Amino acid sequence: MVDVPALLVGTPFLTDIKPHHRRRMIKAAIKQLPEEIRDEVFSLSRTAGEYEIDSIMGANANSVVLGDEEIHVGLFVKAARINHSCRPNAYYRFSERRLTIEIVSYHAIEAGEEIVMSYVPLAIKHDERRRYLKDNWGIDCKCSLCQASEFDIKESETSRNRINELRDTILDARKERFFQDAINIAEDWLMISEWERVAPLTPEYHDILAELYFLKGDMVNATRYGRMSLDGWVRFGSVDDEQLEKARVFLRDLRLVGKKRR
Ligand SMILES: C[S@@+](CC[C@H](N)C(=O)[O-])C[C@H]1O[C@@H](n2cnc3c(N)ncnc32)[C@H](O)[C@@H]1O
Repeated sequence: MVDVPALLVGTPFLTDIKPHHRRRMIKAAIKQLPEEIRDEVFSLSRTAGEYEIDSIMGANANSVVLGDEEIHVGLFVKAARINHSCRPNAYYRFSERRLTIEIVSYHAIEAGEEIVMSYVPLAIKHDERRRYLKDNWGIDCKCSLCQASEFDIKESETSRNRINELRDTILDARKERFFQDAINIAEDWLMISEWERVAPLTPEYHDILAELYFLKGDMVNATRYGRMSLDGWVRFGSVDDEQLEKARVFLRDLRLVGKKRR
């Protein structure tokens, strides 16, 4: 799903302008929107009156980075309807070139399945995630994971810790030039990640394997995984996706190395 911002506001405007001026100016901007979008924006509010604008922006806006790391707050009315889950099936990313937000699913979404994304970095622990959601969004998270049994929550924490440990072990093995060990560990890393339904995205995993096979001197598998990675990033595709470009460059460099060897 691709969504365009109804509003895009620089953070200095939110922090430096007196609240009543800020609210007045944002309200004036909303009123200039086409009627259909304006109605959708106002329907995001849970209060009326003076704090209506705070309620709309506070519970629905997304942070996006523009230019030289300049943080803006964007109000995307379709994306604003997506709830948080600690076990998401989608994530959002911002395309600076198109000024759009893209909601990308991690895997095929079943008919009737709710699309959910994480408002919090997933690498942090369950309690920290809940605290972050409470402090920053005022949410007592009711996602499927937070409502699962204590046993399931613990099991999920153990899997996520294991995923982080395995990732570090892969990097250590690569540094020590134990490339085959790193490749074997990467398989476990993907298996547990798929089970837990968290990152790595499949092309991320293919990137790592392509590089490890390249370092091992196995050009056939390096190319194979390099192609899978490129294919994956094209499917996840975005016009300004750095990873897609990296996968292209990797394959181009592999071809150059191959030519030199011949
Ligand atoms: C960006 S909106 C999401 C869409 C909203 N539920 C709607 O119907 O328009 C964020 C608000 O949704 C609710 N919400 C989203 N995810 C939640 C979750 N995991 N647990 C409880 N409330 C959640 C909270 O009220 C939060 O302020």
